[in-house]
Amino acid sequence: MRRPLVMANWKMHGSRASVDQLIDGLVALESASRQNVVVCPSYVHIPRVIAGCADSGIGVGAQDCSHMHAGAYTGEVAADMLVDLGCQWVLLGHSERRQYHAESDDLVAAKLAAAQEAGLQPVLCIGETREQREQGEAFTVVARQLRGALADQASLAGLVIAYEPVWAIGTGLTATPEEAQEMHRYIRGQLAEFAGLDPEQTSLLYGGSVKAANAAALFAQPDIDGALVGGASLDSGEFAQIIAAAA
Ligand SMILES: O=C(CO)COP(=O)(O)O
Repeated sequence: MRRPLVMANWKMHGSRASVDQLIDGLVALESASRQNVVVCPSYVHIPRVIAGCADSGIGVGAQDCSHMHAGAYTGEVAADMLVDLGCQWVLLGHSERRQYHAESDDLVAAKLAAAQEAGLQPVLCIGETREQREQGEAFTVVARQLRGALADQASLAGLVIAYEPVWAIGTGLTATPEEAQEMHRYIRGQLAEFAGLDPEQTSLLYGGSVKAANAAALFAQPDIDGALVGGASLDSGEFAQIIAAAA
C-alpha cells in the first residue's frame, strides 16, 4: 500500500549515548507521525533501538542482510537473525554497498529473496551516478537495477523502492522535485510493466540530501510517497520536521 514512509538510514554512525538521544526524540513525536517512521541503525545498535522504540509504532530495519542462511559465513548477518531480533525492515542494494562492497544486481536479488523468505520487508535502493546521468543513461541504469533485482523473485509482497541518485547522496545536491518526480513516474511504470506489481500499491521513496528545507516540495510530487534520509536523520529536530512534512 502506498504510504507516507520516512526512513532513517543512520549508516555507520552512532554510539550508545547518541542512539539513546535519537530514540528519545523519536518516541516524543506524536503517535500518528510515529506510525510512518522506520529507523535503520547499524547492526550493533538494533537491539537498543528495538527496546527504546517498543510499543511506539516506529519500525526498525537493518541496512543490509546476508543472502545466505545461517552457516559458516564469518561476519555475515542472516535475515532470520534480524527477524529474531524484532526487525521488520531491511535496506538492500544501497549505493554505498554497491560502491564499497561491489554488490551486483545478482547479489542484491539473492538478498531480496532471502529477506522475503525470512519475512522482512525489503527496501530496494536504486539510482544512477553523476556520470551516468550526464551521459543520458539515468533511466537505463535504473531500469537495469530494477530488473536485475526483481525479475526472478518468487514474491514481491510489501516491496518498497527507494530512488537515491548517487550524486545527491551526502553531497547537499538534491534532485529537483521535478527530476525526482520524473524518475519516480518512470519507476512506477516499470514496476507495472515487468514485475507485475500494482504501481498504486507500491511506496516509492526519494533519498539524497533530503532536509527539512526541501522535504515538503519533494513530498508534494504525486509519485513521491516518502523519503530515505541519511545525514538529516541524525539530527532529531531536522528529522522531526521532515516527518511532519510527510504527514
Ligand atoms: O543514502 C542516503 C539514505 O540512504 C541519503 O543520504 P543523505 O541524506 O545523507 O544524502
